[in-house]
Amino acid sequence: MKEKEAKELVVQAGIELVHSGLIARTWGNVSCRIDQETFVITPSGRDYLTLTPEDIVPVRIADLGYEGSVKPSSEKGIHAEVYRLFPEINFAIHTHQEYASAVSAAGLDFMPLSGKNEHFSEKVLCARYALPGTKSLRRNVAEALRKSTSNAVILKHHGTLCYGNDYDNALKTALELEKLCCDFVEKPTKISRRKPLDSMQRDKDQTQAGSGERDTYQANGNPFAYALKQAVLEKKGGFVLLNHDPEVVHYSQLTRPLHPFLDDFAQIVGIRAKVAENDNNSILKGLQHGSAVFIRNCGAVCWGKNERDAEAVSMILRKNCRAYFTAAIFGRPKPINGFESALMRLVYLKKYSKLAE
Ligand SMILES: O=C(CO)[C@@H](O)[C@@H](O)COP(=O)(O)O
Repeated sequence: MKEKEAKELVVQAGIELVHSGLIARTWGNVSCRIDQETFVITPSGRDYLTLTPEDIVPVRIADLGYEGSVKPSSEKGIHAEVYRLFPEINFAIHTHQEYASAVSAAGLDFMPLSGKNEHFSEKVLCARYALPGTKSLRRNVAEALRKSTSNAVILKHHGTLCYGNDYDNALKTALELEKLCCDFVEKPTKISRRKPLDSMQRDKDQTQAGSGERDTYQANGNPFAYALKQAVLEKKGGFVLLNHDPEVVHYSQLTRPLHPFLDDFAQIVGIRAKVAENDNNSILKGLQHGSAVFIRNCGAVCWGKNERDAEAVSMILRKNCRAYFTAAIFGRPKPINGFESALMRLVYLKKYSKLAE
């Protein structure tokens, strides 16, 4: 495929993937093969809705080399492995999609499937965990790709890598994987079923307390909630959202802090989300070192420096709760280790989060 055409396709694919809910904001990455030596990929840390073809970076499969000042995705290595191992594959998508992420945290080496089709065999392999963007992650993903008989692998505690001979097949693979994972997770976790990928949209409709023009608090006119919002905004500024998703309310009935079962939780929410008693002081204390705190038996407060950040925190908190309950069902609720979580949080705050600004 000509470079110009490939770049335009990646830009268009990024927009469609955001609208489908498979990818959000700056997470995930999208690539397209040009020939047996080169592919183009989305830049690192950039919002998909702002990209132009000039932002899409040609990268050499053999040594990940690239020209120019735009930094390609930090996950270019796993895309290169797809193109190196599978000459017939021409498009790859890395996502943090919700249900596949829940399966990624379950401690499984593969997700069994009941039927086969053009995208999937009888199982989807799970690549061993390593920090995002690292050579170790690339090595682990290559190990899984070499054994894979489906057009997707799950990255433990992270997300997915889906691929196809063209964009349409790669997209179909990612969408179908999300449905397969939803079916696989929903039955044993017995958490209210929702159509996959619509859940992201629900964040927009959810009760929120925010500064600015929409300062009307819709939580049944609960004066406590309004006072809470004011207290948080006075202390931290920014934007406050209350999350009442079933998974979040379910977790708020427990006592232990929620630790990162997924990379993006460690990066965007923090190294833990505590469960606070239903009073402002406890809640404010819980927000001192992170962007979310559970309110016992009620749900959670999600904070961001603006509305989109608060919504991202809210969505990722729900995703991590689902990952926890999925892991618990499979008897292996083992979060990402504390040092790696702290390192991801540090890198995100100091570096990655600023790329999108
Ligand atoms: O999780 C992360 C961020 O470290 C990556 O897998 C991905 O989602 C985003 O990386 P890029 O923005 O493509 O560099």
